[in-house]
Amino acid sequence: MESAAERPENLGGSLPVPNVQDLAGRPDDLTPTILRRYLRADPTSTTNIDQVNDGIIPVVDLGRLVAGDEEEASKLRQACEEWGFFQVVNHGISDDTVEEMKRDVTAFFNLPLAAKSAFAQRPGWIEGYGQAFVTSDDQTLDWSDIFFLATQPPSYRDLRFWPPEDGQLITFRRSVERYSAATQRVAGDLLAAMAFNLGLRDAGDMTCLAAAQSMRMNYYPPCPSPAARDRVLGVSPHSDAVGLTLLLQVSPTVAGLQIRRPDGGGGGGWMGVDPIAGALVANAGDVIEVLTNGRYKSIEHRAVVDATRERVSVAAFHSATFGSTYAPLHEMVGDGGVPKYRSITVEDYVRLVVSSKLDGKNIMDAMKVN
Ligand SMILES: O=C(O)CCC(=O)C(=O)O
Ligand SMILES: [Fe+2]
Repeated sequence: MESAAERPENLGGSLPVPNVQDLAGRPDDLTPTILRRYLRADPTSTTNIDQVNDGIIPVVDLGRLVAGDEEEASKLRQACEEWGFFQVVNHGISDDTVEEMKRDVTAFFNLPLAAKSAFAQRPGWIEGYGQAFVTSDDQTLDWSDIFFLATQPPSYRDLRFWPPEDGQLITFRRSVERYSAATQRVAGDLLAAMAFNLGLRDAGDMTCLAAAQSMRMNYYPPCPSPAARDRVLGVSPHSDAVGLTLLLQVSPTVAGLQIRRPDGGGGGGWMGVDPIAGALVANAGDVIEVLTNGRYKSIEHRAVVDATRERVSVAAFHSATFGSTYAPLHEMVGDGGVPKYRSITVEDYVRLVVSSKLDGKNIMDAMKVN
């Protein structure tokens, strides 16, 4: 593994858009012209969920996995091969660490707009408070705000975006720091178990994907317009353009995450991933699909907006550090086999992702060798 080089300056950014929490708080000002930017062609309400399959997303016990339990390893293998999504329980992150993270991310979004704006995105990069992946003025926007931070390794942090200890959120930095280190450890453990399942000689070929971490904190207010409620989406369908994602559903009773079964199972509909108390949702990102040459696939997912209640989530994205290269692993391609994806430096990969819309598996399409 190369050293964790600093982030290059020119990786791209997102166009500025209205603050959705602010819009949702001023229903009388929500004109059709403003709302039009958020409306989807098809209804998006949760009645759209394929209820038949609900509740069967695999659950993996990390304690048992790390202890070498074969049954658990085979559950993980099946989850990776057939689902790309699973919930992680017994992950060893203390309740305090999780609760403090939940408390402080909620406190952040509850700050007045002017206070949050001190941490707003700046032109040319996606860190900070705002919205990502807005590449044109006419694209349909997500009904959410995000607060995005580079969290690991510590040298990647830009503390200008981290609410300081002497401000309104005195514990925010400590909570994110602790939660970040804990989720990074979980990601490393899961990637090591995947490497074992894949029969890789060097687990480092997978665990390098836990070397860097960024956090996307998502805020989804309800949409106050009854006419528009059924036509907005919290996050557009996408697969995560990273190695491994660990998602914390902060609001224990407000569901919103939905996945599309890889095989189009259940009629190709969306399936809800309901919050399990204390669990993290794990999913393989596009980079795992590249490294495994398609053996493990990243899965499309989206977030819907609740009709009446706000929802908060925290996605911890794990990737390799700058200075590395993503390419199908030789052991996965096999002698005489054909790599399905091209190789790309982490820098160029990030440039590709940041300049793209969040749109299904578009990054994988761009990575395919034709
Ligand atoms: O909020 C969620 O449940 C999903 C968020 C998500 O997909 C993301 O941040 O990449
Ligand atoms: Fe995602």
